[in-house]
Amino acid sequence: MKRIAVKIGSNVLTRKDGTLDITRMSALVDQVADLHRQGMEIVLISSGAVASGRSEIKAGKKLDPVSARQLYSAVGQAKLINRYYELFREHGMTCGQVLTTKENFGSRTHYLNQKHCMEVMLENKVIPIVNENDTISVTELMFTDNDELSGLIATMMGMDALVILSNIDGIYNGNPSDPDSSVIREIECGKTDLSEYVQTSKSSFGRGGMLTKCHIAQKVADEGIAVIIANGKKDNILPMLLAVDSDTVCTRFIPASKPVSSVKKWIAHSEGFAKGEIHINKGAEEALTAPKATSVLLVGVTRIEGDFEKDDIVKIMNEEGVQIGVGCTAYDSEEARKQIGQRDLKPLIHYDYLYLD
Ligand SMILES: Nc1ncnc2c1ncn2[C@@H]1O[C@H](COP(=O)(O)OP(=O)(O)O)[C@@H](O)[C@H]1O
Ligand SMILES: N[C@@H](CCC(=O)OP(=O)(O)O)C(=O)O
Repeated sequence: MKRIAVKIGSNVLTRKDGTLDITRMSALVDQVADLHRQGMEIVLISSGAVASGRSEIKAGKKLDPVSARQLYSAVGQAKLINRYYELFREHGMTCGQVLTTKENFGSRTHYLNQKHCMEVMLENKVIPIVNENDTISVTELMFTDNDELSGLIATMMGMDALVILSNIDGIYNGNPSDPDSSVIREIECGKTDLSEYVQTSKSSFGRGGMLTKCHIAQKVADEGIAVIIANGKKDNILPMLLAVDSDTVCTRFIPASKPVSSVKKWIAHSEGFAKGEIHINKGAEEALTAPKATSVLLVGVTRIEGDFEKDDIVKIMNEEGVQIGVGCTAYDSEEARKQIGQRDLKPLIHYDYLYLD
């Protein structure tokens, strides 16, 4: 593997009492530095800002959740990146901070700007350390958690693999504390439903939980990137996972072999920015879900909701009102509404700009 993304969860970096686990951090930096020395390009997506800030500050009065997140992350992120900087410097390596928000993935221009920033860092042997900008991203338009962010980064940077490090060995086929449960070692790409195994409980400092990890991992693997969920608290975990014929306990999502264009990958992760809904009839749904590549044509559209511009992201809904995909529209909403039901016009959403769930 040439290029990998490594996501480190809050629980990997914090001790039970909420303080930053410098020993663990240092061990992970050693492993990343070794891989970097061998010529691998690595992007770290590191959580831990809120957790490390929380243990640093004793707020004078009780804080509401938004204020607490802003205050703790402002302090904690500085502490976190400072520590990373010193640890990498001991290896003669430089790391750099990339703070982002979900909105930065909404428009293709912002998306490409971020990509360019990280490409130039990698080109100059700087290790990007990415986190959500928790100080300003407090609205409903924030990432579910850093697992979602790591999926976006892996797709955006054309990674060979995404390694998600948590405080658990992988996805268990039952309650992890039940002695009869064991780690599911491999998950084929496609539609394996993992929700029956995954408990909704979260670890003490985590935000999203295992269900978001599964959802993101499946989506990223479907786009042709290998995903591994493993235990970041285990010594030497990264080289062990990446070794040829590794039998280290973890959950591996087998990547799809079909190539997916970079525009399609961007669209696949852009559902949160949809400006409207395109409702289609049964015939159009059947055509779209058939094996042959098909565009969304106005002849199969029954209704259009919302106001959008040409090139905006829209949801595609079937007759039952269920979302079946997202796409980038070739018409603005006013024009599209006028042409509903018309034949022989350019597609409303071209196949190249369409992602089906
Ligand atoms: N079937 C399962 N297999 C593994 N972990 C599970 C499962 N169901 C729920 N979990 C919980 O998910 C937690 C990891 O998710 P999360 O708290 O988001 O961690 P992180 O901070 O590393 O992102 C585990 O510590 C575990 O308690
Ligand atoms: N941006 C937050 C990350 C929150 C989060 O997603 O945590 P986790 O579920 O442990 O990856 C922080 O640095 O505290």
